[in-house]
Amino acid sequence: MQHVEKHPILSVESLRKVYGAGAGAVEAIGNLDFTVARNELICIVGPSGAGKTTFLRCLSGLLAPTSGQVVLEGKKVEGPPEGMAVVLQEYSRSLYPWMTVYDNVELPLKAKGLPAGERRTAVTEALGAVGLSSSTKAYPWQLSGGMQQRVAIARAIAYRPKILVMDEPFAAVDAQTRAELEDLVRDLWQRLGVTVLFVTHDIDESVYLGQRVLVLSSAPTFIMEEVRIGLPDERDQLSTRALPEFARLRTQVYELIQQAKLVTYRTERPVAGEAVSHSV
Ligand SMILES: Nc1ncnc2c1ncn2[C@@H]1O[C@H](COP(=O)(O)OP(=O)(O)OP(=O)(O)O)[C@@H](O)[C@H]1O
Repeated sequence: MQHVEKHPILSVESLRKVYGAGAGAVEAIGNLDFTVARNELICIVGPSGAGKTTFLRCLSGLLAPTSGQVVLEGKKVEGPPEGMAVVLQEYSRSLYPWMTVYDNVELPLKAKGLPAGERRTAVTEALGAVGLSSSTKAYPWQLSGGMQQRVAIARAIAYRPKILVMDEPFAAVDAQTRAELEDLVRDLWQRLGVTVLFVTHDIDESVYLGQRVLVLSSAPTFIMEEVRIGLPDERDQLSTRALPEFARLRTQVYELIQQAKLVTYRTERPVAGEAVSHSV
Protein backbone atom coordinates (compact mmCIF):
# COMPACT_ATOMS: atom_id res chain seq x y z
CA MET A 1 0.00 0.00 0.00
CA GLN A 2 1.45 3.33 -1.08
CA HIS A 3 1.93 5.89 1.67
CA VAL A 4 0.56 9.31 0.65
CA GLU A 5 2.17 12.36 2.27
CA LYS A 6 -0.08 15.20 3.34
CA HIS A 7 2.12 18.03 2.07
CA PRO A 8 4.52 16.49 -0.41
CA ILE A 9 7.35 18.53 -1.86
CA LEU A 10 7.18 16.29 -4.92
CA SER A 11 4.25 14.44 -6.50
CA VAL A 12 4.61 12.09 -9.41
CA GLU A 13 1.09 11.67 -10.73
CA SER A 14 0.06 8.88 -13.11
CA LEU A 15 3.27 9.39 -15.05
CA ARG A 16 3.55 7.46 -18.31
CA LYS A 17 6.15 7.69 -21.04
CA VAL A 18 6.05 6.07 -24.44
CA TYR A 19 8.94 6.57 -26.85
CA GLY A 20 7.97 6.74 -30.50
CA ALA A 21 4.61 5.77 -31.90
CA GLY A 22 2.79 2.98 -33.67
CA ALA A 23 4.26 -0.49 -34.01
CA GLY A 24 7.74 0.63 -32.95
CA ALA A 25 6.59 2.39 -29.77
CA VAL A 26 8.45 1.57 -26.55
CA GLU A 27 6.53 2.01 -23.32
CA ALA A 28 9.25 2.87 -20.80
CA ILE A 29 7.06 4.08 -17.92
CA GLY A 30 3.71 2.35 -17.49
CA ASN A 31 2.44 4.25 -14.49
CA LEU A 32 4.35 5.97 -11.69
CA ASP A 33 2.43 7.43 -8.80
CA PHE A 34 4.14 8.49 -5.59
CA THR A 35 4.89 11.44 -3.37
CA VAL A 36 7.98 12.57 -1.48
CA ALA A 37 7.65 14.47 1.78
CA ARG A 38 9.81 17.48 2.64
CA ASN A 39 13.17 16.43 4.17
CA GLU A 40 12.69 12.82 3.19
CA LEU A 41 15.52 10.63 1.89
CA ILE A 42 14.00 8.23 -0.58
CA CYS A 43 15.80 5.64 -2.68
CA ILE A 44 14.68 4.17 -5.97
CA VAL A 45 15.94 0.79 -7.17
CA GLY A 46 14.91 -1.46 -10.02
CA PRO A 47 16.22 -3.94 -12.53
CA SER A 48 18.43 -2.77 -15.37
CA GLY A 49 16.40 -1.12 -18.12
CA ALA A 50 13.50 -0.46 -15.73
CA GLY A 51 13.11 3.11 -16.89
CA LYS A 52 15.03 4.95 -14.19
CA THR A 53 16.78 7.26 -16.64
CA THR A 54 13.51 7.97 -18.42
CA PHE A 55 11.88 8.79 -15.09
CA LEU A 56 14.73 11.11 -14.06
CA ARG A 57 14.51 12.93 -17.38
CA CYS A 58 10.78 13.49 -16.88
CA LEU A 59 11.43 14.53 -13.28
CA SER A 60 14.06 17.09 -14.25
CA GLY A 61 11.97 18.52 -17.05
CA LEU A 62 14.23 17.32 -19.87
CA LEU A 63 11.62 14.98 -21.33
CA ALA A 64 7.88 15.55 -21.58
CA PRO A 65 5.77 12.64 -20.29
CA THR A 66 3.21 11.07 -22.59
CA SER A 67 0.63 11.55 -19.86
CA GLY A 68 0.53 12.41 -16.18
CA GLN A 69 2.73 14.96 -14.53
CA VAL A 70 5.44 15.79 -12.01
CA VAL A 71 4.65 18.54 -9.50
CA LEU A 72 7.44 20.15 -7.49
CA GLU A 73 6.36 22.48 -4.69
CA GLY A 74 2.91 22.82 -6.21
CA LYS A 75 4.24 23.68 -9.67
CA LYS A 76 3.99 21.40 -12.67
CA VAL A 77 7.44 20.55 -14.05
CA GLU A 78 7.65 21.66 -17.68
CA GLY A 79 11.35 22.44 -17.97
CA PRO A 80 14.36 22.19 -15.65
CA PRO A 81 12.92 23.26 -12.27
CA GLU A 82 14.76 25.96 -10.37
CA GLY A 83 14.59 24.21 -7.02
CA MET A 84 16.24 20.99 -8.17
CA ALA A 85 19.91 20.05 -8.23
CA VAL A 86 21.08 16.84 -9.88
CA VAL A 87 24.26 14.87 -9.17
CA LEU A 88 25.15 12.35 -11.88
CA GLN A 89 27.32 9.27 -11.97
CA GLU A 90 29.81 10.80 -14.39
CA TYR A 91 31.52 13.38 -12.21
CA SER A 92 34.32 13.82 -14.74
CA ARG A 93 31.81 15.05 -17.30
CA SER A 94 29.81 17.22 -14.93
CA LEU A 95 32.73 19.42 -13.83
CA TYR A 96 34.53 21.90 -16.06
CA PRO A 97 38.22 20.89 -16.20
CA TRP A 98 39.44 24.42 -16.96
CA MET A 99 37.79 25.85 -13.84
CA THR A 100 39.04 25.51 -10.28
CA VAL A 101 37.01 23.63 -7.68
CA TYR A 102 35.82 26.97 -6.29
CA ASP A 103 34.73 28.28 -9.69
CA ASN A 104 32.91 25.04 -10.53
CA VAL A 105 30.86 25.30 -7.35
CA GLU A 106 30.22 29.02 -7.85
CA LEU A 107 29.06 28.76 -11.48
CA PRO A 108 25.37 27.88 -10.92
CA LEU A 109 25.14 30.57 -8.24
CA LYS A 110 26.32 33.18 -10.76
CA ALA A 111 23.72 31.89 -13.21
CA LYS A 112 21.12 32.22 -10.46
CA GLY A 113 22.15 35.88 -10.05
CA LEU A 114 23.29 35.62 -6.42
CA PRO A 115 25.34 38.64 -5.24
CA ALA A 116 29.12 38.11 -4.84
CA GLY A 117 29.11 38.12 -1.03
CA GLU A 118 26.37 35.49 -0.79
CA ARG A 119 28.12 33.40 -3.41
CA ARG A 120 31.34 33.44 -1.42
CA THR A 121 29.57 32.33 1.76
CA ALA A 122 27.60 29.58 0.01
CA VAL A 123 30.66 28.18 -1.86
CA THR A 124 32.89 28.26 1.23
CA GLU A 125 30.24 26.58 3.39
CA ALA A 126 29.47 23.90 0.80
CA LEU A 127 33.13 23.03 0.22
CA GLY A 128 33.64 22.91 4.01
CA ALA A 129 30.63 20.60 4.37
CA VAL A 130 32.11 18.07 1.94
CA GLY A 131 35.61 18.32 3.45
CA LEU A 132 37.27 20.16 0.57
CA SER A 133 38.15 23.51 2.13
CA SER A 134 41.82 23.05 1.30
CA SER A 135 41.24 22.16 -2.36
CA THR A 136 39.44 25.28 -3.53
CA LYS A 137 42.21 26.28 -5.98
CA ALA A 138 42.74 22.81 -7.41
CA TYR A 139 41.41 21.77 -10.81
CA PRO A 140 39.07 18.75 -11.04
CA TRP A 141 41.63 16.67 -12.95
CA GLN A 142 44.06 17.04 -10.05
CA LEU A 143 41.61 15.29 -7.71
CA SER A 144 40.64 11.64 -7.15
CA GLY A 145 37.28 10.39 -8.43
CA GLY A 146 35.81 10.50 -4.93
CA MET A 147 36.99 14.10 -4.43
CA GLN A 148 35.54 15.13 -7.80
CA GLN A 149 32.22 13.66 -6.76
CA ARG A 150 32.47 15.68 -3.52
CA VAL A 151 32.88 18.81 -5.68
CA ALA A 152 29.74 17.87 -7.62
CA ILE A 153 27.87 17.38 -4.33
CA ALA A 154 29.18 20.72 -3.00
CA ARG A 155 27.99 22.44 -6.16
CA ALA A 156 24.55 20.89 -5.72
CA ILE A 157 24.16 21.86 -2.05
CA ALA A 158 25.64 25.37 -2.50
CA TYR A 159 22.70 25.99 -4.80
CA ARG A 160 20.39 25.30 -1.82
CA PRO A 161 18.04 23.08 -3.79
CA LYS A 162 14.58 22.19 -2.54
CA ILE A 163 15.27 18.68 -3.76
CA LEU A 164 18.57 16.97 -4.45
CA VAL A 165 18.34 14.25 -7.08
CA MET A 166 21.21 11.77 -7.24
CA ASP A 167 21.44 9.40 -10.20
CA GLU A 168 23.68 6.46 -9.31
CA PRO A 169 26.23 8.98 -8.09
CA PHE A 170 28.72 6.49 -6.62
CA ALA A 171 28.65 3.80 -9.27
CA ALA A 172 32.05 4.81 -10.63
CA VAL A 173 34.05 5.06 -7.38
CA ASP A 174 35.79 2.34 -5.37
CA ALA A 175 34.00 0.58 -2.50
CA GLN A 176 35.73 2.44 0.33
CA THR A 177 35.13 5.86 -1.23
CA ARG A 178 31.57 4.84 -1.92
CA ALA A 179 31.02 4.08 1.79
CA GLU A 180 32.47 7.49 2.74
CA LEU A 181 30.28 9.28 0.22
CA GLU A 182 27.18 7.43 1.43
CA ASP A 183 27.90 8.67 4.95
CA LEU A 184 28.46 12.16 3.57
CA VAL A 185 25.03 12.13 1.92
CA ARG A 186 23.29 11.05 5.14
CA ASP A 187 25.26 13.63 7.12
CA LEU A 188 24.40 16.48 4.71
CA TRP A 189 20.78 15.36 4.56
CA GLN A 190 20.51 15.45 8.36
CA ARG A 191 22.41 18.72 8.78
CA LEU A 192 20.91 20.69 5.90
CA GLY A 193 17.40 19.26 5.98
CA VAL A 194 17.33 18.88 2.20
CA THR A 195 14.98 16.42 0.46
CA VAL A 196 16.95 13.70 -1.34
CA LEU A 197 15.83 11.37 -4.11
CA PHE A 198 18.57 8.81 -4.65
CA VAL A 199 18.54 6.38 -7.59
CA THR A 200 20.83 3.38 -7.33
CA HIS A 201 21.43 -0.11 -8.69
CA ASP A 202 22.87 -1.17 -5.35
CA ILE A 203 20.39 -2.89 -3.01
CA ASP A 204 22.56 -2.54 0.11
CA GLU A 205 23.13 1.14 -0.64
CA SER A 206 19.40 1.77 -0.94
CA VAL A 207 18.71 0.11 2.43
CA TYR A 208 21.65 1.81 4.15
CA LEU A 209 20.71 5.29 2.93
CA GLY A 210 16.96 5.47 2.66
CA GLN A 211 13.98 6.03 4.88
CA ARG A 212 11.95 4.41 2.13
CA VAL A 213 12.94 2.36 -0.88
CA LEU A 214 10.74 2.30 -3.96
CA VAL A 215 11.25 -0.85 -6.00
CA LEU A 216 10.48 -0.40 -9.68
CA SER A 217 9.28 -3.13 -12.00
CA SER A 218 10.85 -3.83 -15.37
CA ALA A 219 9.72 -1.49 -18.15
CA PRO A 220 6.95 -0.44 -18.58
CA THR A 221 7.72 0.73 -15.07
CA PHE A 222 5.41 0.89 -12.11
CA ILE A 223 6.15 0.71 -8.38
CA MET A 224 6.30 -2.92 -7.35
CA GLU A 225 6.49 -2.07 -3.70
CA GLU A 226 7.49 0.57 -1.23
CA VAL A 227 9.73 -0.71 1.58
CA ARG A 228 9.88 1.33 4.80
CA ILE A 229 13.38 1.26 6.27
CA GLY A 230 12.95 1.14 10.02
CA LEU A 231 16.67 1.26 10.81
CA PRO A 232 17.86 3.74 13.48
CA ASP A 233 18.54 7.27 12.21
CA GLU A 234 22.14 7.12 13.36
CA ARG A 235 23.70 4.73 10.88
CA ASP A 236 27.26 3.62 10.40
CA GLN A 237 28.83 1.32 7.88
CA LEU A 238 29.80 -1.42 10.33
CA SER A 239 27.13 -1.69 12.97
CA THR A 240 24.11 -0.80 10.80
CA ARG A 241 25.05 -3.28 8.09
CA ALA A 242 25.54 -5.95 10.78
CA LEU A 243 22.01 -5.58 12.15
CA PRO A 244 19.61 -8.51 11.57
CA GLU A 245 17.03 -5.93 10.39
CA PHE A 246 19.47 -4.72 7.71
CA ALA A 247 19.87 -8.30 6.47
CA ARG A 248 16.10 -8.79 6.47
CA LEU A 249 15.50 -5.60 4.48
CA ARG A 250 18.19 -6.28 1.88
CA THR A 251 16.74 -9.76 1.36
CA GLN A 252 13.27 -8.26 0.96
CA VAL A 253 14.45 -5.68 -1.61
CA TYR A 254 16.53 -8.32 -3.42
CA GLU A 255 13.54 -10.66 -3.71
CA LEU A 256 11.33 -7.83 -4.93
CA ILE A 257 13.82 -7.00 -7.67
CA GLN A 258 13.92 -10.66 -8.71
CA GLN A 259 10.11 -10.60 -8.92
CA ALA A 260 10.27 -7.25 -10.70
CA LYS A 261 12.13 -8.88 -13.56
CA LEU A 262 9.20 -11.23 -14.11
CA VAL A 263 6.23 -8.92 -13.75
CA THR A 264 4.89 -6.76 -16.55
CA TYR A 265 2.52 -3.89 -16.06
CA ARG A 266 -0.33 -4.04 -18.52
CA THR A 267 -1.51 -0.81 -19.99
CA GLU A 268 -3.16 -0.19 -23.31
CA ARG A 269 -0.62 -0.24 -26.09
CA PRO A 270 -0.24 3.22 -27.63
CA VAL A 271 -2.28 3.68 -30.77
CA ALA A 272 -0.63 4.58 -34.05
CA GLY A 273 0.22 8.25 -34.28
CA GLU A 274 0.08 8.85 -30.50
CA ALA A 275 1.87 12.09 -29.87
CA VAL A 276 5.15 11.95 -27.99
CA SER A 277 6.35 15.46 -27.35
CA HIS A 278 10.09 14.92 -26.95
CA SER A 279 12.35 12.05 -27.86
CA VAL A 280 15.99 11.71 -26.96
N1 LIG B 1 15.15 7.38 -26.70
C1 LIG B 1 14.58 6.19 -26.58
N2 LIG B 1 13.85 5.68 -27.59
C2 LIG B 1 13.25 4.47 -27.51
N3 LIG B 1 13.31 3.68 -26.42
C3 LIG B 1 14.03 4.12 -25.37
C4 LIG B 1 14.70 5.39 -25.40
N4 LIG B 1 15.33 5.56 -24.19
C5 LIG B 1 15.06 4.46 -23.46
N5 LIG B 1 14.28 3.60 -24.16
C6 LIG B 1 13.75 2.31 -23.68
O1 LIG B 1 12.99 2.54 -22.50
C7 LIG B 1 13.23 1.52 -21.54
C8 LIG B 1 13.75 2.13 -20.24
O2 LIG B 1 15.04 2.68 -20.49
P1 LIG B 1 15.85 3.55 -19.41
O3 LIG B 1 17.14 3.95 -20.03
O4 LIG B 1 14.99 4.62 -18.90
O5 LIG B 1 16.08 2.46 -18.26
P2 LIG B 1 17.12 2.47 -17.03
O6 LIG B 1 16.38 1.89 -15.87
O7 LIG B 1 17.70 3.81 -16.84
O8 LIG B 1 18.24 1.48 -17.53
P3 LIG B 1 19.63 1.12 -16.82
O9 LIG B 1 19.29 0.69 -15.43
O10 LIG B 1 20.15 -0.02 -17.65
O11 LIG B 1 20.46 2.35 -16.89
C9 LIG B 1 14.18 0.53 -22.18
O12 LIG B 1 13.40 -0.50 -22.76
C10 LIG B 1 14.85 1.34 -23.26
O13 LIG B 1 15.26 0.53 -24.33
